Amino acid sequence: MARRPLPRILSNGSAQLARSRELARTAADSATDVLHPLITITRGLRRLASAGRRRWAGTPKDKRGALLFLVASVVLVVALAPYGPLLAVITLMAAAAWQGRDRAPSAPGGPDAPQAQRLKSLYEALVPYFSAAEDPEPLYAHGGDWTGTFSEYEFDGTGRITHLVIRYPAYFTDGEPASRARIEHLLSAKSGRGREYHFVWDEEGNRLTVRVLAPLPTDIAAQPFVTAPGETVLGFTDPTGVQRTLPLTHGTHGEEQRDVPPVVWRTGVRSTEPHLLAVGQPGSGTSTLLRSIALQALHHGDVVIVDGGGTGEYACLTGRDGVLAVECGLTGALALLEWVAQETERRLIAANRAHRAGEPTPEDTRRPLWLLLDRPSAFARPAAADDRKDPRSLLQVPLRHGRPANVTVVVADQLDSLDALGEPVRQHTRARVVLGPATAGQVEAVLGAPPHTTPLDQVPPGRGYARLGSGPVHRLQVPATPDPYDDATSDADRQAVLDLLPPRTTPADEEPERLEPGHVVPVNRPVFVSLDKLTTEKSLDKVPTEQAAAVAVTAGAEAPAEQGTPDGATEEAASKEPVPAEAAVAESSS
Ligand SMILES: Nc1ncnc2c1ncn2[C@@H]1O[C@H](COP(=O)(O)OP(=O)(O)OP(=O)(O)O)[C@@H](O)[C@H]1O
Repeated sequence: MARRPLPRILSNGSAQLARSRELARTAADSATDVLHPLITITRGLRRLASAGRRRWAGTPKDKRGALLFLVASVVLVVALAPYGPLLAVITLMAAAAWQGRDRAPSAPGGPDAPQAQRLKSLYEALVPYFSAAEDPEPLYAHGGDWTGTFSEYEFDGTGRITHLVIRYPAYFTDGEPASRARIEHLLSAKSGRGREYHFVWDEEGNRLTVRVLAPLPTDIAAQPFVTAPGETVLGFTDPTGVQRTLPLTHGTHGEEQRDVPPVVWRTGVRSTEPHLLAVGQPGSGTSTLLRSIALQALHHGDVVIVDGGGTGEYACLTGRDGVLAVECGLTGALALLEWVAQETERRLIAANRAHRAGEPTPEDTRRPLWLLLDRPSAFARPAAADDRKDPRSLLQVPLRHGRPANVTVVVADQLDSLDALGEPVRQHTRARVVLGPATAGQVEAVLGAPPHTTPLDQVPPGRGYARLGSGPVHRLQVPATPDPYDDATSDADRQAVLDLLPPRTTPADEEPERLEPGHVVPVNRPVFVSLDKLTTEKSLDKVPTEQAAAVAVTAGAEAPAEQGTPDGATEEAASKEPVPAEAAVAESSS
């Protein structure tokens, strides 16, 4: 079949088309130039009109009459004044021209000389890490051009870098933690120490984003947090890390309101991280975290406290409604841990019976029970010296079976005692917190993942990192919840904690001395124990008689852990092995 020739316009029309397009573009450009003032004034008039509409809509209905009257009076005065209308039109056009001007921000200029010098020296410092002898076109070379490697940069008022995006060669081993750590250390040192840097490695795009983080607020005091039952606020973090915020008051007198992103830990039967471990250097704030957790737990549950430090830091909780016991002696601690193990089993058995009978879970197994242990490792040596039961072995049952029984265990200890805590604690505490100064390696050893920020040399108390299960690592600041009986506590903080304490329910002769201004609570004071509550109110029918005796004996003043008070009755109870939960449940079902 013969081919028909293409129409002329399609065969040689492309050059003509391009010419016509060029002509049209030039005409449009010229027209835009000529009409530019008109376009500006029209845009300004539109903006003025919409501002007027907004103003009218924003005026309350009862004031609209007065506004209308004012506008009408102005129009009348202008109309009657000599040259008034002319002047009014000129003024309106001038206002419209001003309003309609192009407000696009001018393109940012490059860095000034000191900033450029900073970027240059940073580039030079990176050369040994981001270059290779075999690279024919190195991105980084001594005396090279830094503009191709730093695609974004920002500086603060003092000229220090606050944000930087760095390109690096694809052969850099960015998947290796050691290689990353070297670069992160270098960048934080060269960009200014004393600040926290957040690093995001884009392995696909070979880009590293560095951002300086604002310090977390340290002025948030203990206060009622707006949370659901089963939720505990561990502290506060960066807005980028969590979606949710909590309305909080802060400032010296709680005069300011602010929404702050919290780190919320969920406990209870559906929790995937039913128990928590908090560690830190001495004085880093782990006891404060435990106090904060206790105050929140008391809203919906009962609390028992074992204080291995024996410094009376929980005396303010003694005898309060819901606080079943505060123990700092070895004997009492053993009896208490044994009771918690028994109570866990009792709850499991009761729940199991109810399930088999097709009944709802009994009420007395649903109320959350919290076991808070501060420095349990301190009991290990005196227990071994006295040939007593190891308190750590008693934690196995509540840690393993606590979740379905609504029993939550929180352990706080020092960083160097991590190994001494025992396998059950390490295995079952999936919520983790590290407070105080710690190296990246120590943080990783506790949390199971490295922090994405550079650890600081100087950290305020209560500052650290938290990780819930296999989630991300969050920066954390624990709310200030000091011991109200400590002389060093400020009046505002003391009052904040006292306001959150439930009322006392122990008899007056068992009450710890009330706080008086200037009163000092002696260190190692005996801690008052309300274990009688356990014997009377809390299901003691399930606790063996020997243990009930032990509990009753320990319901008085107690010597600190290190001293220990051997006692026939308590020793007998303490050495009594709790029935394993599986066996108990199996027995109940037979
Ligand atoms: N989140 C916080 N906000 C403000 N101050 C805090 C915070 N946490 C702790 N502190 C203060 O730091 C000091 C030490 O706190 P805390 O006793 O809780 O530490 P610790 O880790 O338990 O130390 P130790 O084991 O030596 O008792 C206290 O004076 C306390 O008030």
